[in-house]
Amino acid sequence: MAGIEDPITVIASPGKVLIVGGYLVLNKSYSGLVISVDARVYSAVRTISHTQNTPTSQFSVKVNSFQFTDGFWEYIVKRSVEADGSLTTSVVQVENEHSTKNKFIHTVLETVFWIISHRNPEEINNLCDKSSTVSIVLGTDNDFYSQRSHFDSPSPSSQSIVKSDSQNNFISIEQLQSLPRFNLTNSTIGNVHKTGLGSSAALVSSLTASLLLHFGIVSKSSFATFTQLNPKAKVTSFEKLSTSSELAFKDNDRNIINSSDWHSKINNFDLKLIHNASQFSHCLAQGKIGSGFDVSCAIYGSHIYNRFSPSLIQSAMTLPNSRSVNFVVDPSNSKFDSKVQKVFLPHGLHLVLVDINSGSNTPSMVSKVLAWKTEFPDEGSQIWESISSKNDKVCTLFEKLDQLYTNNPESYTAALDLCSTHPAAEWGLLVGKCADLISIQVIYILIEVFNTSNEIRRLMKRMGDLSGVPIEPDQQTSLIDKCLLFPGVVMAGVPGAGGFDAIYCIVINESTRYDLVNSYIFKENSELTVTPLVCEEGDKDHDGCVLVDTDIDILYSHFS
Ligand SMILES: Nc1ncnc2c1ncn2[C@@H]1O[C@H](COP(=O)(O)OP(=O)(O)O)[C@@H](O)[C@H]1O
Ligand SMILES: C[C@@](O)(CCOP(=O)(O)OP(=O)(O)O)CC(=O)O
Repeated sequence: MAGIEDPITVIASPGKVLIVGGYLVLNKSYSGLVISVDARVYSAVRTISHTQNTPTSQFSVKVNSFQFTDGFWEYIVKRSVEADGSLTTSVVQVENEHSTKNKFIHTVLETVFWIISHRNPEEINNLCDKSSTVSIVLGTDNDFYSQRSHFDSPSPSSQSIVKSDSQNNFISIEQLQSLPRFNLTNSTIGNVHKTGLGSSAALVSSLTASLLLHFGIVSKSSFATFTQLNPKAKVTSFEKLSTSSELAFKDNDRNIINSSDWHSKINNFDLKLIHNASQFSHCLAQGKIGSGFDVSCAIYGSHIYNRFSPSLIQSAMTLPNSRSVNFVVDPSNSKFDSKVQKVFLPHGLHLVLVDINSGSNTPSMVSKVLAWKTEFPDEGSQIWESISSKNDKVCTLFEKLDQLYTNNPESYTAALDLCSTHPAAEWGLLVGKCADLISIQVIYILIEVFNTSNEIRRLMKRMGDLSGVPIEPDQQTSLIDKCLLFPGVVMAGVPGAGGFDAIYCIVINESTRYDLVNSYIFKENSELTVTPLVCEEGDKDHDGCVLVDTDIDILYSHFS
């Protein structure tokens, strides 16, 4: 009989956009600059205990990702005792004729219950004794998936009756915003059209975090708290981390945003445990070791990232068990050596994302680029070194902009306002209109960002041509070039691995964002089907994984 209900725990993790560092970030010596967005995957967990049942040595887990037609999975977690007397678990899917596999969810459950059996075995005993059911509901923000089908041909079961502009098939931000939150996809997970925000990394990270928090392995105070579900929700508290859960700060060679909260957060043991466990589960589930920038972003938000040494995870992936996994994910394991240097988009700059309704196969692009680099090591290294120095320059220029804003917000804002109404090619002429040195410096730095990012694009496209990979396909090039002529656009390019997934723009002021997405560039594009995404860069105070401290009826209504 169902009885005592535990409180519900909800953690949300953001999607990502790698604006600088595609391919290079696979190598530990090169950095990537990843920006998190305010579109998130939410994992809600609650435990239902069956107090009158006879104690058993297992409990069940039910996962409902209700936006998909095949989004339901059930597992049994079995408890056993190792030869050394320690407790361990195994997770077995309960299969029926309709069930599908979800490697990411299954792997997270295995990893997390190994961590719980190691760190708090009593919790596992408790779940078994009460024959508990751990019920999980997943909610994914609409931007992770193309919403075109809801406009093009609304089916009777579709939740939307809004039509796209019949003349050009353009869908506006306002139309997208009119869709219900956590819109049903009317699709299986396998067939859904992804927009490239990194759904699996956000899922793995939020699920790992919510389970570890729900079962008391990590503490609430390690998270920023999100008190409203609606877009533009504001954080009201970021509790200071307890000294016991902090590591000594490491020296970093770059100037990081100087917030002691952020230092604490990056070095916080709880978040490190969540990070390491999520990276491990993500690699194991996808059967390969990527750079991990997406998982890192899903936890820490926007930052400059250097990857961890893959050998550590590689060895534990061969025969994962409680012992090997707990060793790998331990926050004090110095071999888990990825680096996170917190940065944000400079003040007044905003992210615009546009989905290209096509999609690319990242793993095959990666293997071709790496094969080319192995075959032509001299030319490959030369191009990578060149790209890397320009990537680093963009990071440094961002930091300089933020410094100038801190020094003199008025002059900084005046310069941005001036540039926002002119295309970058005219910014040099605006210097004469500046009232002070700070404004002039800001304009020169914006010009440098614009030029440097274009040089990166040129080199990335060349690398694509040399390796036979469409890193920046010609159709994207013409779209990006048009964006770069638009007033107030500072950067534009293909994020991550490139290809036909999406383009990003960094623009000055919210008004440019609005004007650009509603401009002729996207409305009258005949070569590609382009759709803007609603999401923006994550808010500074809560751009990583967040504890959602409010009731979310849409999610709660899907608990079994
Ligand atoms: N909301 C979700 N609910 C359930 N599973 C999900 C969800 N989002 C992602 N996944 C899992 O992640 C897989 C997609 O991973 P992948 O193809 O690597 O895409 P991405 O690049 O978006 O991470 C899905 O097949 C599914 O197993
Ligand atoms: C090539 C890469 O450096 C970046 C790929 O970035 P994307 O953002 O394109 O990733 P997907 O979500 O897998 O499509 C590979 C890596 O870093 O793992």
